[in-house]
Amino acid sequence: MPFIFPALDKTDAIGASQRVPITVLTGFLGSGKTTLLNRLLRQPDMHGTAVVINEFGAVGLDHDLVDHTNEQMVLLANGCICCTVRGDLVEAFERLAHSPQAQSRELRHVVVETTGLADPAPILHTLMGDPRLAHHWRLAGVACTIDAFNAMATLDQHREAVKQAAVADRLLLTKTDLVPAEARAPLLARLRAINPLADLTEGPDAALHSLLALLDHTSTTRLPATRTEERSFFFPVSAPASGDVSRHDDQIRSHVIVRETPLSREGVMAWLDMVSAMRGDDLLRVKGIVHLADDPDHPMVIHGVQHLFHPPETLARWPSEDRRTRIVFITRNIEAEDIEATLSVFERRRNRGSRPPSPV
Ligand SMILES: Nc1nc2c(ncn2[C@@H]2O[C@H](COP(=O)(O)OP(=O)(O)OP(=O)(O)O)[C@@H](O)[C@H]2O)c(=O)[nH]1
Repeated sequence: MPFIFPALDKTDAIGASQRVPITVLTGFLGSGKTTLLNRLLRQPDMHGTAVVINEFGAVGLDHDLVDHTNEQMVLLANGCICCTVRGDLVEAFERLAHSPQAQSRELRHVVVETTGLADPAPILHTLMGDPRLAHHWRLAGVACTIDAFNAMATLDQHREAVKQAAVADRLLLTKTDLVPAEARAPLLARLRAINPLADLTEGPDAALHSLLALLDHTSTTRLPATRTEERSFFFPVSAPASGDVSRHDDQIRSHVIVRETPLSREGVMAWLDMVSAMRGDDLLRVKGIVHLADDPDHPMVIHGVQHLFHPPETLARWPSEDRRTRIVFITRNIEAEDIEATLSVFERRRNRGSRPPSPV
């Protein structure tokens, strides 16, 4: 059942219009939240928008804006604020309320990006119900990205993914370029069954329009022609240390592989091919920035979601001083250390020109 949000903006007598609206962007691991947010922030007239990246847990996936502290607030060039939260959401909003942008009423909207594994209900309860937030903030709506390629399997296997779709006001189907329209019909029917009331859009442009509508920016913003995505902002990876492991539940783990020395492009690609072919079902998410021996100034960005590995991207420059290879894995039923060991063995064997190791 979808949540029915109280119509705070219309009926609340105590100055609801002065409270800053919050839009929650949820969606399973790798479903395209960050891609959409990057695009959103490149739209004209986005000044006064704050993005709060909600990163509970030890492994940060989505911020390489500046050096990493536990909580940070960064003013972007276009006037947007970006804030990473790893602890108390209420505290983060209290801090945001005291920012110069909020104090001067320049802050017009906040978008909260949840972690892909998060059950959104506790976050929504906090945003809707915590008395410490009621004075400054109001929940405007929830958007959920759905990966057209992976969603059927994800919905089968992850309660959180079903909950994310169920609570959304807007379901944003992404990666429609990878799945022909007729093949999407079963997924659409399933989403309709989970959440019959949500507004459902297909494709990245429609998703952007839909998100803009939630932000009330539709009247002032026109979409530019489609262009190559620049992954400049929320970017992997804050890596506490190689071997850092955090458990979301009994089966799901996150792990960061860190390498100080540059890696061979062929070696990394072959290793990823092997791991995804053998263990793709249990490889919920892979996200990384790789220092390549053959192109040390241009890091390679890798994104994998279950069996699907997106074509690697090459960045024009390193996003920070940290030039180590950092790869985040979120896995189910795989000992994270085994993946790391496989890379090591794979590297060694490739260096010796022998066959790759057997799968993890
Ligand atoms: N082909 C295609 N790829 C997409 C689309 N949207 C996102 N991607 C790719 O999917 C991968 C994951 O996208 P992200 O935006 O990082 O996904 P996310 O939901 O933020 O991921 P988490 O932070 O791990 O939850 C990246 O390689 C994106 O380029 C799309 O519409 N089509």
